[in-house]
Amino acid sequence: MIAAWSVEDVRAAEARAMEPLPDGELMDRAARGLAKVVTARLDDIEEPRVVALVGSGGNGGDALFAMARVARSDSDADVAAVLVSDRGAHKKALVAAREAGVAIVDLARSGADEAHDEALEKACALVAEADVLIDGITGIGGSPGWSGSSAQRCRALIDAVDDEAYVIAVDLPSGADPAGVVLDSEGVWADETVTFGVAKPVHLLGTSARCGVLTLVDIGLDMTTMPVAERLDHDDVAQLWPLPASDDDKYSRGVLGVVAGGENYTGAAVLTVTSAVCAGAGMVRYIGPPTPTALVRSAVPEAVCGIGRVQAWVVGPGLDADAESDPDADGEDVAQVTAATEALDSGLPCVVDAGGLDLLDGPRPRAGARTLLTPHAGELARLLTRLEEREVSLDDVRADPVGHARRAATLVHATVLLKGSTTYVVPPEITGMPVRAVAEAPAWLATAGAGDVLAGVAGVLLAAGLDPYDAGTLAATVHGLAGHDVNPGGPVRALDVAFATPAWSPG
Ligand SMILES: NC(=O)C1=CN([C@@H]2O[C@H](COP(=O)(O)OP(=O)(O)OC[C@H]3O[C@@H](n4cnc5c(N)ncnc54)[C@H](O)[C@@H]3O)[C@@H](O)[C@H]2O)[C@@H](O)CC1
Ligand SMILES: [K+]
Repeated sequence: MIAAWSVEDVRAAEARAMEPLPDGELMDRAARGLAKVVTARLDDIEEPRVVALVGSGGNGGDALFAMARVARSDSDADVAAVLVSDRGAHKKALVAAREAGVAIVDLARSGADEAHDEALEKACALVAEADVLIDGITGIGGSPGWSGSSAQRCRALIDAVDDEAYVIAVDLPSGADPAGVVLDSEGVWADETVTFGVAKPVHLLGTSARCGVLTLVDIGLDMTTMPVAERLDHDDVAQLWPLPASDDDKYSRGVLGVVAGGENYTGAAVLTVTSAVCAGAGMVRYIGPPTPTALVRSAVPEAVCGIGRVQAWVVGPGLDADAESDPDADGEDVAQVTAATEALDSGLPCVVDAGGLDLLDGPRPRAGARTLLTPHAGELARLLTRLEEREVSLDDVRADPVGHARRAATLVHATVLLKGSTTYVVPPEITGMPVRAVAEAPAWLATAGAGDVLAGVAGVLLAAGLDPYDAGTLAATVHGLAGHDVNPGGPVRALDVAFATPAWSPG
């Protein structure tokens, strides 16, 4: 498990760590770790050129101290640092860099415009030649995008970076939101990010793609608060996945009821039931109208059709929730919606997906009922619009996915699994538990039916006794990994993902 703490908590932990230490020790630890990563990278490059972009704060200090170490190493590197801020750079670090022979280019505006433009042009040419580019403009003190007097300089310098250069971000990619909330800000996209002490939200949330490979350098921070975000790794999957005991039977392992796929969306029934069977349900019961029932019978002979005792429900994939209020609706469709409503009214654990979300008008009635909502951004916008009785748009949700998921979680007393390129599993605020972020899924997994498969996997885990928080994270993680494995780098179909799930589930 990798955990991330808020910027405030990181700063507090740094202050605690610094107290007994000699001045500058913490930054020295950070710079030492960063220099080690940089020099290791230089091993295979002949006469390597390293250029650091340096801001005025601690992040630039890390970069300069590290460049001093690289210049002194036996790497044979040509090392330069470009100071981007009008406020100069960390004084001691700048002295150390100069003394070690790092070439310093100061872009602080000190005279005529032409002189400044010429200096910037030269700096851009230097940057364009870099084999390794060190981004030390801003760290946790940065705000999203470029701002202030250095904005135009930063923009030009980053534009000049060669596509072949290896970009190492110091602590985090400058311009990215340290809190991981603002997703599409201008700034650096790194191949690798070297962070200090602990990860920050930017490394795990929707900004994670721009961090590249994450490398953690230990500087001796002792965290005393809860993390704000987490990501599972393969070991967590193995550890959390429920395994059958020798005295288990199909009932004790968990029977999952699936109310999905009406006469219109028959595929949702087959996909959800198939994925539940593949993910290791003790038994799956399917409830739906005749056409999808016949398809399920022939495609998934392991499933049982019709109402009976279950330990958890999946309600909603491909469900036509309007059938109950439509006078022309088929009686079988109406009966399916009635079954869906009864499942939601029960106290049993429930995955609520797609059409099932349209049946929610507030918290599930039984207190403590374990509930996992699995909307995509559009479904979440519709749900919030209805529950909050005010317009919430798709763009609103996209601009702050975690915040909106949190609102729905609080309104429905449920954990919300918000599907997307980064999937978020967001428990209600009151739990104080971190947001879980899952970014395993390849973009190819954005395909019809993939959500039905995910709902089936999550349902199996609820039926086996996991809480919605673990069930949702585990399901999304395994779903993403299976989505990759069925055809690495290429298109996938949802049914194949369902069949690939068992390869991942036991760890
Ligand atoms: N405090 C400590 O104990 C340690 C700090 N460390 C480093 O120090 C960093 C934090 O240092 P600071 O608090 O000085 O902050 P930063 O160095 O992250 O950035 C602050 C500077 O960037 C400018 N800035 C902010 N947003 C900008 C934007 N959008 N565009 C252009 N300029 C912008 C600010 O005006 C300010 O001068 C960490 O990320 C880490 O790299 C590490 O050395 C570990 C120890
Ligand atoms: K940085």
